[in-house]
Amino acid sequence: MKANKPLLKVDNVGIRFGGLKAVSDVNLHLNQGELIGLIGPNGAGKTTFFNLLTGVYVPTEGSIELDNERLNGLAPYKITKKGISRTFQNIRLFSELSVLDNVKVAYHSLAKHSMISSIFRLPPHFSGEKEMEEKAIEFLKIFKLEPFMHEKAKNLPYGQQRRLEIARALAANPKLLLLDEPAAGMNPQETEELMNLIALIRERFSLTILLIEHDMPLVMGVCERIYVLDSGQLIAEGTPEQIRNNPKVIKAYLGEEVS
Ligand SMILES: Nc1ncnc2c1ncn2[C@@H]1O[C@H](COP(=O)(O)OP(=O)(O)OP(=O)(O)O)[C@@H](O)[C@H]1O
Repeated sequence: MKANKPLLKVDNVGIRFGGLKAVSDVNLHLNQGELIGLIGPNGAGKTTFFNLLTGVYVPTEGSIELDNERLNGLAPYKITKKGISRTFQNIRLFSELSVLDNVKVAYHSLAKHSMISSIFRLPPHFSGEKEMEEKAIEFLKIFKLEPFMHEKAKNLPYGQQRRLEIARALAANPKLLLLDEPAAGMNPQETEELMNLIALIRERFSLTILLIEHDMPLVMGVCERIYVLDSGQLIAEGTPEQIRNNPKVIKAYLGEEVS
């Protein structure tokens, strides 16, 4: 892991929906290998910010750079290819597809074999397909999902569906992984397992991770730095200890549990 090498540079980014500034003037810098939290009360603009990073929305102001390349205005699939993958607040799996196929779909966006050879099932398709399947199974092993690889995704228990979403995001070989409330709906044991999994994949894949999460013990426990959004604006940035004691943050949460 290369310490202090900038990966993501977000400068003065914002977006307006009609009269509402959902995100305004946000500056956020991530170095390679960091695990950083993004928190804030409901409606603060966290998911909108992920949508800006992934090309779902085009910023109306500011710039976003990954590895010194400007991303503003690129289509979401191009941004995935440049190295940003995400999971969603509400699980978005292909529920009727098998667990294995859900991961293989992600590989298709990166597959080296050509579309033509895939369509006509020429020999390169088969070696490409086989390699893809082997890699997908490798991922499923890491996520302890291999025993269920032929199950339909919709039949997995909730906690495993969440893990599958992360596995699928990782299959696109990202430099930066965006996790949108990965612990939502999980019980304490599943949350604990998730924390360990996040730490493991970060090391194993030399990932940089930006984590939106309402579960404060999780955020405070795993993140090195935390950014806090409120009403679309950054109100604080610092270590978990600094954030826990920041009066602006405490006020924004108006008595919600911060520690
Ligand atoms: N496409 C859109 N059109 C209009 N308003 C939007 C759109 N997307 C988001 N918003 C508004 O932007 C604000 C920020 O919403 P966002 O979902 O980003 O918040 P959040 O911090 O992720 O909230 P939560 O923690 O509840 O998920 C909200 O007021 C929301 O209604």
